[in-house]
Amino acid sequence: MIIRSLRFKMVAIGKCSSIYRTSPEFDFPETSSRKLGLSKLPDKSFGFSVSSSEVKTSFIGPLRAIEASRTSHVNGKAEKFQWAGCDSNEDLPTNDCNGFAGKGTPQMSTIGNSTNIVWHKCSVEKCDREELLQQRGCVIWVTGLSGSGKSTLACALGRGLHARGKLTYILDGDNVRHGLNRDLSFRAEDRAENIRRTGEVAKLFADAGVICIASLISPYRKERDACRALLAEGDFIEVFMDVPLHVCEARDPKGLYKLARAGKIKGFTGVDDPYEPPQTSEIVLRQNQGICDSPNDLADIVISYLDKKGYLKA
Ligand SMILES: Nc1ncnc2c1ncn2[C@@H]1O[C@H](COP(=O)(O)OS(=O)(=O)O)[C@@H](OP(=O)(O)O)[C@H]1O
Ligand SMILES: Nc1ncnc2c1ncn2[C@@H]1O[C@H](COP(=O)(O)OP(=O)(O)O)[C@@H](O)[C@H]1O
Repeated sequence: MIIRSLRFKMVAIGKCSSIYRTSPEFDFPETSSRKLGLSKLPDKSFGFSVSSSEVKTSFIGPLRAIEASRTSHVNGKAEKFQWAGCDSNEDLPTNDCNGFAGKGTPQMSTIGNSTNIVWHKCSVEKCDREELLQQRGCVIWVTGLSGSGKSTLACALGRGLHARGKLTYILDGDNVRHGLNRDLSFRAEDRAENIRRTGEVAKLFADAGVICIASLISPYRKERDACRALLAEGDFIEVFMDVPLHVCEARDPKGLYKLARAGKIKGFTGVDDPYEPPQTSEIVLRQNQGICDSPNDLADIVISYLDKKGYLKA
């Protein structure tokens, strides 16, 4: 036996099939995975009934990945990779299967001001996490004027989904500006950066399998659409709180409209700063004959949408 103390946990078979190493102790005397004698593995492994070919297929990927990463540590250079294949179970530095410029040469990218970077792909993927969570990761992007009910809806939605056993996380504009985006003002370029960063973080949450609820004014269509473009088709669900300015202003829970009208806040959205309403939102929530549904009723509309689109199961 050439592997010692290498323990695996099989978590799924099929589209997301993965065997994870659960023990950090391992020993790799030889590098060829063909020397592992995998075809001799029993058909019934770890309590799961699978064919040896299934085991072999999903077993070799992670092992090759471990080999590759070990090579990386030993040699310290990505160019030293001896790996030439590509399948969904590889843990490798690559943009994607086409990201290799040739055998063993990972393609370097320049993204913004980051030069010579290589995407590192892991064998545990979004679909594996979704399988664990029994839901599909996505972003619910709630946009609207200050006072339109974004935060209230986000909380109602978080509660409603939590009660159904779904994992959510809220990125509220006000809250994110307390930390990650504390360096940003309400000037146009800072609002754009606020939206961009929140969109990127929301994308990470969705990739983690979480139902991420982003609630921020996000007044510019171009930036909202750029956030949409970060996600796979259907995974960005825009919810427009279509509440007229006079209603928001009458609510004015923080007294900000009053300050803005008095000229004490400059560049307040809807008063002396623009808001570009969405034109093609997945969901529009508006008053019915001057009456607004309760936050829980509004949340139910969004939850029904998620259910219908299959986001509440893996
Ligand atoms: N000038 C100006 N315009 C609009 N809003 C202002 C402004 N200054 C402070 N606030 C408070 O900041 C909250 C909006 O932050 P966001 O990050 O959602 O705004 S944006 O998306 O960057 O436009 C917003 O919270 P909500 O009322 O929950 O929308 C306000 O409380
Ligand atoms: N569906 C609703 N019906 C009536 N009032 C609401 C509703 N949703 C929110 N509100 C009230 O409107 C005000 C603004 O809500 P909030 O969620 O803080 O808006 P935003 O986050 O868009 O600024 C609050 O006083 C809140 O209680």
